[in-house]
Amino acid sequence: MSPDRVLVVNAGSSTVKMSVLEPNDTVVCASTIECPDEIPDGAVSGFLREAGPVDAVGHRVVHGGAEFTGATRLDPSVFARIAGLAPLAPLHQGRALAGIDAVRRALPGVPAVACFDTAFHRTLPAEASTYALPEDWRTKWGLRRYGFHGLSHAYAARRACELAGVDPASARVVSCHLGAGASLAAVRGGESVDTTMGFTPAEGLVMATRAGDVDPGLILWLQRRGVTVDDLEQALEHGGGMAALAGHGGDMRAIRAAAEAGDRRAEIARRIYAYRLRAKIAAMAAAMGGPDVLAFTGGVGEHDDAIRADAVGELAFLGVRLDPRANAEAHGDADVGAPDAPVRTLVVTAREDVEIARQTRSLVTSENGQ
Ligand SMILES: Nc1ncnc2c1ncn2[C@@H]1O[C@H](COP(=O)(O)OP(=O)(O)O)[C@@H](O)[C@H]1O
Ligand SMILES: CC(=O)OP(=O)(O)O
Ligand SMILES: [Mg+2]
Repeated sequence: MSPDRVLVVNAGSSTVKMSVLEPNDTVVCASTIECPDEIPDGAVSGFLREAGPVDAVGHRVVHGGAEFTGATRLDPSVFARIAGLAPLAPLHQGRALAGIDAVRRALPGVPAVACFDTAFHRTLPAEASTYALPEDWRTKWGLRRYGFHGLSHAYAARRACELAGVDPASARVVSCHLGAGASLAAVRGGESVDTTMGFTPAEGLVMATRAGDVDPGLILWLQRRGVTVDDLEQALEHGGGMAALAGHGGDMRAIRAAAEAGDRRAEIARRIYAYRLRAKIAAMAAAMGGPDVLAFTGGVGEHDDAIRADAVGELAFLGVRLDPRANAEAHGDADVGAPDAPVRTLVVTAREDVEIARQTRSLVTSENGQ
């Protein structure tokens, strides 16, 4: 039997989001805990008391490595294998495991499913997934580009096609997930063919506290000068990105307010963010011979019209142009493209919860033999 009420737990780098979804994707109860560090004691059990009974649980797990290419029923062995991947996603994996453990203790008999960010990118072709590193290293350690935010990209690409009235089976979509962590995906016919994150969620765009792409030679240079691995991790993962550039923490709302009040550092930081974004949108477009649809999602993608305008401003050569008014006034799912632009540009509310509930239902239903 298909589970009726699915509890979804999404442990991101800056928030833990919990919700209960009914079969038509109606959210009957939801809570977001802003917690840059540990999940507060009692937060999960408190939510479960309020939410009432559930039939299945779906957890977002950021890194599934080479092994987990689809949603997987959680048991002690799967839990241990996910824990083994923790060094590859230091901001995320431990939090997901803490959430899985807390829910398992509160709901011991309820089937639980791990839904992986990486699984959507299992279709990356070799030219997009391979690092030009010695082959024995690649084989021994599984060094390759995995990509992340797959649950969000899968939903956003599908939803953007629906809103644009194009066939998802053939459309070429550049999906921009811009949250605290940020990545782009090139999605052709519903499959990921390139993405900006790599072996870990540190590659690519400038993010709230992550530097994104830096010259690997620069890292070696710093190491030779005695900068420790811990200090490098701090600079690349926790204290880099907008937090390092703007001087107002990583929250784009505060940075935007500062920039609009005339703060030069904040203004330049936003230009750097938008410039990297623009360049990577063009790279994703190139992976598919051009886009049909451009989708913005995640906290920044949904709400920061100025970043969207700046990023897209120079992309008319790709057929992307915004309608300035629609862009400024966008609220929820919205078409923000110029009516005569060849590429449709959409804002899509991030719904990792819908994708997680969908994958959870499908796995539990098939295990129940229906
Ligand atoms: N109105 C807004 N304008 C600009 N940025 C916003 C706005 N609302 C949220 N954000 C940014 O979105 C980011 C969080 O995105 P979200 O997708 O909710 O988080 P997470 O990546 O943890 O899932 C934060 O950096 C926040 O500053
Ligand atoms: C993978 C990743 O960066 O996730 P988040 O945006 O939730 O931090
Ligand atoms: Mg997120």
